[in-house]
Amino acid sequence: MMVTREEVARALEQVKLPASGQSLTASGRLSDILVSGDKVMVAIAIDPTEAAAMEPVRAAAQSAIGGVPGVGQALVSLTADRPAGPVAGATRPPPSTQPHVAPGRPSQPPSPKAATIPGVRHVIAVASGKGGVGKSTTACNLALALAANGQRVGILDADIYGPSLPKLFGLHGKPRVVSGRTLAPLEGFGVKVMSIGFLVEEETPMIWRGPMVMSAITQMLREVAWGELDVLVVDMPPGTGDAQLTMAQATPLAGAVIVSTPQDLALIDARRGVAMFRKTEVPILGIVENMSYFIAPDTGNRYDIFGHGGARKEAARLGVPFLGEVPLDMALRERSDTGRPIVATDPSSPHSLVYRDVARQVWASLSGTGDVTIKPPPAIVIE
Ligand SMILES: Nc1ncnc2c1ncn2[C@@H]1O[C@H](COP(=O)(O)OP(=O)(O)OP(=O)(O)O)[C@@H](O)[C@H]1O
Repeated sequence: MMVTREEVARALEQVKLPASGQSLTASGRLSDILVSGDKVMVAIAIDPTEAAAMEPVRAAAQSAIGGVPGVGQALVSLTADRPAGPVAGATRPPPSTQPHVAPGRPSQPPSPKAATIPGVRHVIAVASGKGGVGKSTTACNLALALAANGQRVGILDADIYGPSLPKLFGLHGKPRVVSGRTLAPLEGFGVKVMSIGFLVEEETPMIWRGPMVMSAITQMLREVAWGELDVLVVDMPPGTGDAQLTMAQATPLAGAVIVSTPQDLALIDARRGVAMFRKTEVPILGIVENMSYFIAPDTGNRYDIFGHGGARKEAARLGVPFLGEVPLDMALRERSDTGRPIVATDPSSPHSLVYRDVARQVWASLSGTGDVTIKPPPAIVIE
């Protein structure tokens, strides 16, 4: 049975705001109602100070939607336009769980605005100023390389306009509901994976409005049973606009990896990416140059198609670490496009070794030791 937005809006008329007695539908606080198959998602705009008071309204809205015939799963979130303080009831972890930054590395702590995620030691963003530079390919292979180096790793597809992780990991199917609203991530090559692509049918047009974007991403960060992770890699949406800035602020990021191709235009955008994270006080873990050069498979000749080396110079200019160069390679592309990421399926290839080296540097920055066998601290318990 097809669920319509009108039916959902009617159900929400029955939910009243505690202060005014006004119905949620009439309150002007509702985002667009997104219906995808039997799933319904909606966000309620709140002031950060109302979080605790509005939680019962959120719960009531969710059960009202759950009662609409044909609804299999209802996801209702509270969103604040401006980033709120740590969520009600959450406590900050002890200092030992904060990322340490190696000497000579950026030394800013993560933005204090976003609450940490229970069980997850470090959240890092993989970002690019410009689309199509290989950000998702890098995020996927970096996550696999961190896992190959011994870390427990998850990856979240925050590129909700063009989710690519299902394809890159060759994963299909729906995440299992573990309890209440909490979903189990899927698993690919030993890495836990969550993507909006698992929740929304591929042919569903992705019409997201501001608050919906944040609520979908917040849910994927916080209402997924990630378990104990050393690193959660977030594949950010490309670009450096307001949406990306808000996301960087709302996510408890320990650092960011910027991906760029060597062309001047991409580098200008990469510079914007660095500036964006600096603005939000997120340390830059470094820049990766993707599609750096091309080795012709027949002759072995090397071609610097896009003028290789630009990202290394740019990193030096910006005073951030340069993490490595990944060549343009047909096998890498073919494997990515068929769900067989190179680090997992050809671990001794030169590309995989580059990703392993990038992962080693990233972990060294996060842990402050470079010791890949470092033991995680005891689990952080958040009520
Ligand atoms: N080093 C490489 N060699 C060959 N092909 C590559 C390389 N890196 C990425 N690609 C290919 O380039 C295309 C774009 O890569 P990807 O989706 O990772 O980019 P993106 O920056 O995440 O893009 P978007 O902005 O669309 O999310 C993909 O088909 C991918 O397989």
